[in-house]
Amino acid sequence: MLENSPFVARLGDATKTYGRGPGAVHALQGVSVDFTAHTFTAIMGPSGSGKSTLLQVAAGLEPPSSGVVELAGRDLSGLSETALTELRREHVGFVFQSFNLMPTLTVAQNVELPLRLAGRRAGRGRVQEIVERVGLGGRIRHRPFELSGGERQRVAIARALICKPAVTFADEPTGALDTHVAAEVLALLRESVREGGQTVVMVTHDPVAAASAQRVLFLADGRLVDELVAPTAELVAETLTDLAERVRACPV
Ligand SMILES: Nc1ncnc2c1ncn2[C@@H]1O[C@H](COP(=O)(O)OP(=O)(O)OP(=O)(O)O)[C@@H](O)[C@H]1O
Repeated sequence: MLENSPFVARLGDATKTYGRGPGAVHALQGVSVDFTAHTFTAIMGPSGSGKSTLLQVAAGLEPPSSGVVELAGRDLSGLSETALTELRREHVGFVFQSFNLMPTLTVAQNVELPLRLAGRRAGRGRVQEIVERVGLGGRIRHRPFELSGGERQRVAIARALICKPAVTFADEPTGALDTHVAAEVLALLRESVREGGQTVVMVTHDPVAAASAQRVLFLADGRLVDELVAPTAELVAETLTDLAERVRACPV
């Protein structure tokens, strides 16, 4: 146990290889990164650079091929599948581009689902409170097909936050949304860090979305190659262009 670790998630020299032999894909090649409590980090990089893999490994959904992964103060190596599932259920929230809501459940039931799966009930008013926080108080009994894309994503964020996870991993959470709705979803994620004390790690292709974060990490060919603190959309876009030129000039 690493109870006093300031990091809610950490990778130490982590690698991830899919497949074997000449066809093997080295999706992560020695990535070391710390995600400190109450921070919002964006991860960017070209298609296939390993962003989703980094998220999956950091979230304990995929084991690394080598290296160390710590989550919520625990070293994941040697944890049984059951212990890992419990750790994720207790400490990790997920938000995906495709929302992943249960179509037959109402907004309230979707939001409460992670607690029910963990054998817990939401305290009185807790579901209402969190649904209101994401601006859907009037939609609590609606089902996903009755909601817009942005509203569905807000349900997904409420569902990720209800367990007060140590860290929320978001994979392209605004990828399917138009600019205006994406801005609302990003504001919600930022607020969850600033006021809710959450930690968010978000993969995105969008420099504007990345500029919502406090820090942007850039991946190329499975390696962390750059970092921006207090990013602006312009700086993020410039860094991405430089990165593409560097990769073209000197493929890693
Ligand atoms: N389950 C898998 N089996 C085999 N190869 C995989 C698997 N998952 C990912 N890869 C490969 O690993 C590399 C990194 O993939 P990853 O999805 O992490 O990239 P990404 O940066 O998220 O890409 P994108 O922006 O296109 O979503 C790619 O070459 C991909 O084809």
